[in-house]
Amino acid sequence: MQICRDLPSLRAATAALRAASRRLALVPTMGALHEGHVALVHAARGEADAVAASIFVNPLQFNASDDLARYPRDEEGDLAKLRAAGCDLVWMPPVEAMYPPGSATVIEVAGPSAGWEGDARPGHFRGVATVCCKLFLQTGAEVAAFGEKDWQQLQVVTRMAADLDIPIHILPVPTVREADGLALSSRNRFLTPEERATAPLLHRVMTEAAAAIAGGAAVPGTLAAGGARLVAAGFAPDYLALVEAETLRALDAPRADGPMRLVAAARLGTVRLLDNIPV
Ligand SMILES: Nc1ncnc2c1ncn2[C@@H]1O[C@H](COP(=O)(O)OP(=O)(O)OP(=O)(O)O)[C@@H](O)[C@H]1O
Ligand SMILES: CC(C)(CO)[C@@H](O)C(=O)[O-]
Ligand code: BAL
Repeated sequence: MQICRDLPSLRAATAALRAASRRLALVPTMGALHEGHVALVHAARGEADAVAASIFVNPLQFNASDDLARYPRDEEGDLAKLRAAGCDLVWMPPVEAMYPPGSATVIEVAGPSAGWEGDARPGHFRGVATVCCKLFLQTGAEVAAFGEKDWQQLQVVTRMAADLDIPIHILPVPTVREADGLALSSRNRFLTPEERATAPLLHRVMTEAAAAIAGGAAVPGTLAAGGARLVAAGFAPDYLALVEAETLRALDAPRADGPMRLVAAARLGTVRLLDNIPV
């Protein structure tokens, strides 16, 4: 497994991989890897002949400096996991290599960036879209794997690649969960044991609300009742909403003309949990 920390060596390594093996897949990450990320590597491998992972904690997508400062980092553990997963290449640039002095270009994806995480973290999706566009162009990958756990991010990146005619296939990968339903996330390590015991309620409430809505229950009342259960258990919900799956537009009644998603974010202690499921 080759490790690249500057752009010229990345270009040389990806050119060699593409020449030797035809199709290159990229797995963008911010490190502190867990089984969810490993699932992305396996899914990418299924669609390509070589897999590159990136590890870059992207300052442009953090609007809270304390969130950036405490973002978990574990370079040695990450490299061991990527090696075990069969990754061919790891791109881990320092911040100055990604954003050299004078960098002035950002990418704004208007539609699916609006609302939800876009409201909770102003500028977040501008940072995500900008770094993903750069990662796609830096690697020349033909496939990029993204977790469904970050549903809105997946839609933003898919829209961006289509709008900019970037010749890359965005591969969605289902959310990997703990046995009790909690979606794996790097930030889960900051939950106290009591919070960790409460955390699976988010997924349970969502699953029950989705089943109720699918069974004909009124959407606003079902979501309000779900939110109240979360509050009673100690969560501070940011949102629990039914949306159009691709546009993230809110729905107050089920649509008949396309897929829907239940999306949620809720704080539990100092950790903000994100989840989403199909309806
Ligand atoms: N449980 C999961 N199942 C599938 N994919 C996941 C999961 N968690 C993260 N991913 C995906 O891994 C990629 C990198 O995500 P990232 O490095 O931010 O990890 P993370 O665990 O989501 O961290 P955090 O939630 O703390 O931001 C993204 O495409 C993300 O959707
Ligand atoms: C896609 C990503 C690696 C871009 O920094 C990040 O938003 C993430 O880890 O989901
Ligand atoms: N998983 C999305 C990256 C972030 O939280 O910034």
